[in-house]
Amino acid sequence: MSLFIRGGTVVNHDHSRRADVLIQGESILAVGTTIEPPLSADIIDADGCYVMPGGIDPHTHLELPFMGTVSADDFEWGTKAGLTGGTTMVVDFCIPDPGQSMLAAYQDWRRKSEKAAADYGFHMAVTSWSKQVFDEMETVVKTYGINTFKHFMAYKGALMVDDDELYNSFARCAQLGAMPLVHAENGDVVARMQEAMLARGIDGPEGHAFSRPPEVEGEATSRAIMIADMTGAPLYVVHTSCRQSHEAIARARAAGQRVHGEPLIQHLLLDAGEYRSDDWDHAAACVMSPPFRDKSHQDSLWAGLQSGSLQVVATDHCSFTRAQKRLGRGDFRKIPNGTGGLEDRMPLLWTAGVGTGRLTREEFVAVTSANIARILNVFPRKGAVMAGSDADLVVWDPAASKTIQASRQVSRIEYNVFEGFSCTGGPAVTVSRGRIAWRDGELRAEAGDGRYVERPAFPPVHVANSTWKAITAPRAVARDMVTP
Ligand SMILES: NC(=O)NCCC(=O)O
Ligand SMILES: [Zn+2]
Ligand SMILES: [Zn+2]
Repeated sequence: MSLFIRGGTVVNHDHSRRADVLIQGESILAVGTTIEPPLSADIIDADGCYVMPGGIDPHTHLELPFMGTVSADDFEWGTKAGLTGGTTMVVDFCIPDPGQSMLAAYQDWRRKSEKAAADYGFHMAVTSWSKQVFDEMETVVKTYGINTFKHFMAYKGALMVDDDELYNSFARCAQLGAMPLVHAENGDVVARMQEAMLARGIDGPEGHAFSRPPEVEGEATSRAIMIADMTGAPLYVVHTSCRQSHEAIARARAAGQRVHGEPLIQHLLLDAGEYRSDDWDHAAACVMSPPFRDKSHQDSLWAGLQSGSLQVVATDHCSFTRAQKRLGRGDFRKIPNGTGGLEDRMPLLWTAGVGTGRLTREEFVAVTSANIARILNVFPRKGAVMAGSDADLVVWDPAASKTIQASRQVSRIEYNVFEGFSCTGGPAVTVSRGRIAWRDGELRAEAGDGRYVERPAFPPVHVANSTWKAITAPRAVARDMVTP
């Protein structure tokens, strides 16, 4: 089957040009101005539109067992929500219970993800340390095609790992050519702050934000960066939400370290004022970690995207229904942490980024697909509109307008933290591996259309890091031992 996208402007992360796109089967066959489409090709008229790589959301939690419940959007509805908003691939976190085999957790996630409607991959979480974990990490990279390992520095008593475990795991990542990821918050301090808030009688959602100030995130980010440096590993900091964390990443990059930062669309647009709402359900809907910050932090995050010190915009899509959020009535520590965003990330970022001149169109592509495709070692198969790439793309209508309304969303929950936001610019057609997955309001993708994407280890970064480490490694001083 072939598709011919005619008359649009192709936007990649490094350049834009007027060009047609011919898709044959699941791949892009040609991009250019002189292509003759086969007679049998379905034609999509992209006049006045941009043709961009489909979005990649590298941070989702679909059907995640977490905080005594399970996140509401599963792989089918999470990926369908993504396709509706122009996202054609998600990377979800496979999270073993502490002590559980990574291999067993991987099988669980493969089973859950069979119903994905768009392509997907996994990061593997390291939730404890042992000889078994050390050994299994190799299988995860070499057999399962997972080149990223996530570490929670928060969620004490559940998923949190300590510095010794971080050191062991980062060093193992460096050996395997894998990338460590961190959720950077000082979990010990958070636990003490939570007790302090409850002792003051603060048990509502605002207590969640008060107990996780930006300093707690900034310290953990700096610590993870230091440990990555000692072990020779690169580092990717998920949900970078504040100036302190961004500055730690920018400093490390200026010092030559390979460190990446990922703000979420939520932290770019929503602020801590939400927790002051007198509607408990609304404030609880916004409970996620790290929490929304005061507005001053948003300028820092936007500046990071503009200057390149932050590289990726994700969602951390982890949705819970109102009833699930109410598990935390009377004790904010029990409100399941997480918000949605998969359907809205691309239109919101376009509106608030490209629409305001904070981002160019090419930078938009960089931070929604190309950069993460490179970091995850799937570029240019993903993240590019190029001959040979997977035919995952979005025909983007800059004039499309939409007001976000939970009552019309694909996600299974009954509210949306972006309710009422107006977007200008959005997908007219989303193409997922050569098939029209969404077009003009009609979702065509079906459960099971998605494929698992393997991501091989990325030796070039590690060869560079280990070469430099070997050259600069401490050496013993040779001394002549003089016998008295
Ligand atoms: N972010 C959040 O609040 N929930 C999902 C789990 C995590 O990423 O920490
Ligand atoms: Zn997290
Ligand atoms: Zn997350």
